[in-house]
Amino acid sequence: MEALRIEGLKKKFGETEVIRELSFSVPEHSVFGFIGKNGAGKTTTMKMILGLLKPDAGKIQVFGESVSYGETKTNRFTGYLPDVPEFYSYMTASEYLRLCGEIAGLASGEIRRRSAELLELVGLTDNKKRVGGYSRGMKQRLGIAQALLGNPRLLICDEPTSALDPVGRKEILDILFKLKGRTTVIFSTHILTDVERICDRVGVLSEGRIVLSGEMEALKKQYAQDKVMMEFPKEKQEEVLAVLKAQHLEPLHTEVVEPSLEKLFLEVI
Ligand SMILES: Nc1ncnc2c1ncn2[C@@H]1O[C@H](COP(=O)(O)OP(=O)(O)OP(=O)(O)O)[C@@H](O)[C@H]1O
Repeated sequence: MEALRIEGLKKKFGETEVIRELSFSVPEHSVFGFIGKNGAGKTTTMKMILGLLKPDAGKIQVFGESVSYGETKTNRFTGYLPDVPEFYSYMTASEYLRLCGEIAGLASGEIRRRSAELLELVGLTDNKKRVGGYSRGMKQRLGIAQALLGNPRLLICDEPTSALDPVGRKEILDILFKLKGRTTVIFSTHILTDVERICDRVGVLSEGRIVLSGEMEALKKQYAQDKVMMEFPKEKQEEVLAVLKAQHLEPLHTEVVEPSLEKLFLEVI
């Protein structure tokens, strides 16, 4: 089943056509990376999926039901983490989840059970701090817990990792990865390494259209080159080259690869 289908979506702000002719779909249970540079129209698209912004043209369906602007019927399927989630700073995480659960009309036993599960999922169990003292990463994690409170089939996250350091990003990606197979996840980003880590499908938004989309593995194969990369420790390099030479195997290209700064940072932290 399709979690989301968008067809011929258009949106202008004044004279600026932000979304020109947007069509794509997201199968249920996938983790979909919605990629686009700053200002590409990712948030605008997400707001239209949530019925918070009126499209000029086009059709949006969530689990087969049409989204209408101003109506939140289809949002019963959906959890949403905005790019900058707002909280009451004087509350603790569990107080905040209780409030959200009460507003959503959940029974108090259900709120207690779901909150405990979700705080565990996002690594905030036993955190007695008030949200005002949280780091950005902790706020994003609490935001994910809140978005999942109603057990949505579709979780939409707007740039959940963009403002975080590599450790905070990894924590968020690990949480989203754990949802794989249970909840369909759409997350927008311009950080391609994040997409590579957890997404099985992608859509690249540019000039108001999807310019590349599909399954990650299929795309990689389609654009793959016939190339093999092997890693050896530095002290083994001469040995490896000697073996290759003895076998009359000449590499087309040899390069000493420096570790990425991100890898180094994660290792030392
Ligand atoms: N309410 C609005 N009125 C006028 N212009 C808007 C409005 N909302 C968004 N825009 C413009 O539409 C374009 C797309 O914005 P949007 O926030 O959807 O992009 P984005 O891909 O989410 O970018 P970012 O990564 O910076 O959040 C931008 O040029 C933005 O300035």
